[in-house]
Amino acid sequence: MSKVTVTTLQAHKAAGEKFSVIAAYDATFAGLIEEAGIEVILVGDSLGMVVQGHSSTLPVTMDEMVYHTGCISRGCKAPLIIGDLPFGSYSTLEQTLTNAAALMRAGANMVKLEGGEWLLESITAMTERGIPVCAHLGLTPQSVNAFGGFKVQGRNSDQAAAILEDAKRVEAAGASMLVLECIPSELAVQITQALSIPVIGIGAGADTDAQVLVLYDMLGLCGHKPKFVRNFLADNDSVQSALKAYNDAVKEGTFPAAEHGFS
Ligand SMILES: Nc1nc(=O)c2c([nH]1)NC[C@@H]1CN(c3ccc(C(=O)N[C@@H](CCC(=O)O)C(=O)O)cc3)CN21
Ligand SMILES: CC(C)C(=O)C(=O)O
Ligand SMILES: [Mg+2]
Repeated sequence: MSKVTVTTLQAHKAAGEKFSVIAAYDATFAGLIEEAGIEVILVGDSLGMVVQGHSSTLPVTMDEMVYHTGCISRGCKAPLIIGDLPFGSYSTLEQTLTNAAALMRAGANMVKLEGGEWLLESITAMTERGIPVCAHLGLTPQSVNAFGGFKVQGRNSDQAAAILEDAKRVEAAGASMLVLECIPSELAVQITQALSIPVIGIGAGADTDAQVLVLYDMLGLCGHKPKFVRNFLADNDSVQSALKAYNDAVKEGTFPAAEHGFS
């Protein structure tokens, strides 16, 4: 597989071909994810929970994200690498540009940040400076304290309309991808159809352009299993075959099933 770019993923959306994404944090797994044919690796701030043992993503620092982005970058060649900007690292425009550049120097090909309306200026500024941006809407875990828990978002019609509006605005501001996390499947369909940029879902039903899961969740290693997770190691005899099964299931449209989505 040659290097995956934003253009590659745009073409997948245009052709109606799904692609797959895994959140991972180290070089050895990056190599296995690449070998499975998975297009995108997200260096997620979820590492604060699954690697560091915190109960939210809030304690994760820029230095830690830079370190793990470097680890992923050294472990694979082809996958597009998205680096998460951690909580508090994009509060002002200047800080956002400095921190996004640090993730790019560490090996990211794109940066992701959580939010809509309040980030439009930052999204445009990064895009203008050659930093591709992935936006993230719905259940944005860095706002867990504002939400009062990891709760499905967009269930009432006002909230749903606001998320759809934010999605259109981040695209117009220059975002080249969008993650939708834990929203009703019907809302995800609407947003995916309304946008021309690729939409990656987690707990957002089967009809987004791509799916993402946290590596340790899809290997069944985490104690708490959210509704949107499937353990792909349960019916495979190695990590390698579990990753291939995930990639196949996403591309064939057999994962996620209806039971993994929210209404
Ligand atoms: N291991 C892991 N996997 C993840 O997907 C993940 C992380 N960590 N850390 C950062 C965020 C937190 N995430 C979470 C965590 C829990 C739920 C959860 O338990 N959701 C309930 C839905 C509750 C409702 O109906 O409102 C569920 O039943 O799935 C969802 C997303 C997603 N991200
Ligand atoms: C779950 C995904 C979308 C994420 O942001 C992460 O792994 O940090
Ligand atoms: Mg994240």
